[in-house]
Amino acid sequence: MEAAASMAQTGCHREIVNLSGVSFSYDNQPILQDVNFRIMERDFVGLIGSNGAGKTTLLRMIVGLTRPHKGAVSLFGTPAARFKDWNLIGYVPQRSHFNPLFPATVKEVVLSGLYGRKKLFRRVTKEDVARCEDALRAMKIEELGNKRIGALSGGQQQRVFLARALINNPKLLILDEPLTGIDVETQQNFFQMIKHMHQRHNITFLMVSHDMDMVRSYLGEEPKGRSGKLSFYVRHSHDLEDCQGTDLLHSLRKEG
Ligand SMILES: Nc1ncnc2c1ncn2[C@@H]1O[C@H](COP(=O)(O)OP(=O)(O)OP(=O)(O)O)[C@@H](O)[C@H]1O
Repeated sequence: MEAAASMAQTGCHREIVNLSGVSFSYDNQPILQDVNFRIMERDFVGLIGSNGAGKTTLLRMIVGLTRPHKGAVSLFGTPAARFKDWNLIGYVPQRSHFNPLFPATVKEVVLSGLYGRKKLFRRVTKEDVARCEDALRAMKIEELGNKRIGALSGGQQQRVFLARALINNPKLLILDEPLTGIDVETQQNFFQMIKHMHQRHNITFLMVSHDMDMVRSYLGEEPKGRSGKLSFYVRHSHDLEDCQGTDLLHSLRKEG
């Protein structure tokens, strides 16, 4: 019995990210020095640090866009250089990196999340369309599907990018300052929504934020780890009996 319980626990507590002695410099200017941190399944990690502390650089390292100069990153137990299951990771970069004149509809933006790194222009299947609708429904923006992305408010755009990241049913969602540039009420709704996704669905979060009040309100007063100018605040959500079948899109489909 005890062994079974401990196995179930292990099953729900996979290591999702491991940063071991990670260092990185731009033009000989050290940005990250000897960062050590682990993210476990169903953690919600808030990454806090002053401007230029290296937060985005660290996220880019985790999503495989930048390699550490020293140390190692592993994802789902595999060294990042050999990791292939990128669909397990959803990444929403800072909104300021988005060109508002980009000529695409909401549906096209969300569907582009399926094409992955290979940027293959493949035919959109019925299943792709169903997934897109599920993701839009999860973000409560079904009615915006045919609108041009540039015509939406900041908060609506943020939901579209989250839907784009969700379309592959990721296990880890990485959000870079998702609350920046949207009004306080929309920020609160958005944060409420991702807290719900953390508590009720099997999604692990890594979120960069400058909003200390919001971070502390959910993740507690004290960081679990620090590294240079970076602090990691963590809250774990875990129901032993609820290890499976809690994926957001999956449960939407069951309900539908
Ligand atoms: N491509 C680049 N070439 C040279 N320096 C860079 C490059 N990208 C970032 N930097 C520098 O590296 C440092 C860390 O940048 P990074 O974007 O990771 O910080 P951040 O903590 O995310 O900051 P912010 O809160 O302002 O978004 C900054 O000083 C930045 O100017």
